[in-house]
Amino acid sequence: MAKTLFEKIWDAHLVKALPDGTFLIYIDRIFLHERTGSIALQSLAEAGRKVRHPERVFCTMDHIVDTFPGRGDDTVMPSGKNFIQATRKEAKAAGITLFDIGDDRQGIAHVISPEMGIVQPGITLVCPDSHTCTQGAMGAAAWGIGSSEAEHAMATQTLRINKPKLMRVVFEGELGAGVTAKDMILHLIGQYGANGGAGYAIEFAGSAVENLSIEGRLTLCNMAVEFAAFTGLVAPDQKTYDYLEGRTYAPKGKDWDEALTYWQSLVTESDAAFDKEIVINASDIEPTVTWGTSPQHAAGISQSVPALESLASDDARTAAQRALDYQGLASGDALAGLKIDNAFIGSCTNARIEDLRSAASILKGRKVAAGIKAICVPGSQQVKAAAEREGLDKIFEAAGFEWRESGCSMCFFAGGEHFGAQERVLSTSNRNFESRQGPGTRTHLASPATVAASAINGVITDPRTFTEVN
Ligand SMILES: CC(C)[C@H](C(=O)O)[C@@H](O)C(=O)O
Ligand code: SF4
Repeated sequence: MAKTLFEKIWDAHLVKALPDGTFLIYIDRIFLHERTGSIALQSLAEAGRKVRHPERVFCTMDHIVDTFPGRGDDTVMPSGKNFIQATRKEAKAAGITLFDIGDDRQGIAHVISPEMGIVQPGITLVCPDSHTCTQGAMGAAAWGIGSSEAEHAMATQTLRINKPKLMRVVFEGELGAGVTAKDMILHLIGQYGANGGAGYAIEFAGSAVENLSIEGRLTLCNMAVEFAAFTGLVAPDQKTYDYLEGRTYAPKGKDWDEALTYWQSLVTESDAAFDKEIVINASDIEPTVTWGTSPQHAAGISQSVPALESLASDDARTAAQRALDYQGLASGDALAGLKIDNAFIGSCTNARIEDLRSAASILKGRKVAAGIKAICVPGSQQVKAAAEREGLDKIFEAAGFEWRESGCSMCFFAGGEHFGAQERVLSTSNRNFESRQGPGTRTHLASPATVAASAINGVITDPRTFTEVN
């Protein structure tokens, strides 16, 4: 029977179909971070169990760490230092690889895993973090798990899971100028709802996906979980191989040749069946911004906050009304022109080198509007170093942005640092939930280009009005 990409990976990792209808799946690589990984490591050690394959387990410090220059173990988060030090101690005892503060490989898990070639086509990779789906962009089956599952995976190198249904989301045609992967995924969730992908492993396909860079595909898959999907993935192609070749953990020599032959077989066969398919015309997508407190509260930048009557259900109308009250907005308010207080470029969604280049192309020679707090947090120390080699840090700083060390930072208020109550933030991150970036903070999600353009004007701005956008 013809198989999809996901089925091929699934079949290659299936250990056993269990009597209760679940499946035991072999796990190739496990990624941890100090927020949830420390708990899994500690609990495993307390149970007297060992990590079965320490060489297949990697850990970073990203969530709690400060991103201020010259940082150490002290953090803005109360008790943050304990998490950091516990992780360091447990990682050492377990013999796993740790990318610690001060290590030039440190960064956000989902940024550094592809960057070092830890995630590869055809593998299974899990991490106790919901945005692990990001890594599916490399042609892997990568998904987020809980801390106790992480323990199970470390002890046994397997996990028991339900088999997801299969969906294909096809973006056909070409994206317009100034429209990015972030706009594609916000558009999808805006059209089909934040629950639209529940229960599915989603393969993103079509010419607009093939034309994306690896960075763009990582952004696309990053928000599969905001669509409630089990995971998202993209078939590997020449861009994937070129990206991986030479990276630290990528196969070398004869192993590379063998791996490549295998990777080339990892495509969905033409007559393979999906349980559901969505087709989107890429040229219909505008730069897209959220207006509410769910990623489904998204609209093209030329649009206004929708009339509540236009929403499909009573629940949707009630949620939208609450969102509007929280955000200090009303139906009919135009998105473009909305005054902002802060601009945040960072997170595992949009803090890779291309994202920083895209923002810098707009910021170059310009300054952010008076009163705007603007922060750029590279997704990894390697991204930061690459950006500095190109002089992007100078562009950001001259424009009035703070230039930080890598970490999750203000994507997630649990790091301790936050924006002010009732302040409007235009953010390249992936979650606009109530108080996500600080108590009472009003978050709007957008692409790096849109955030940069808006920071300059001090109001939500269509990046296409800046001619540099390509
Ligand atoms: C802290 C962590 C478990 C959480 C996640 O799972 O995604 C965080 O990364 C987030 O983005 O909300
Ligand atoms: S950057 Fe944000 S979304 Fe990504 S892992 Fe960190 S907290 Fe989660």
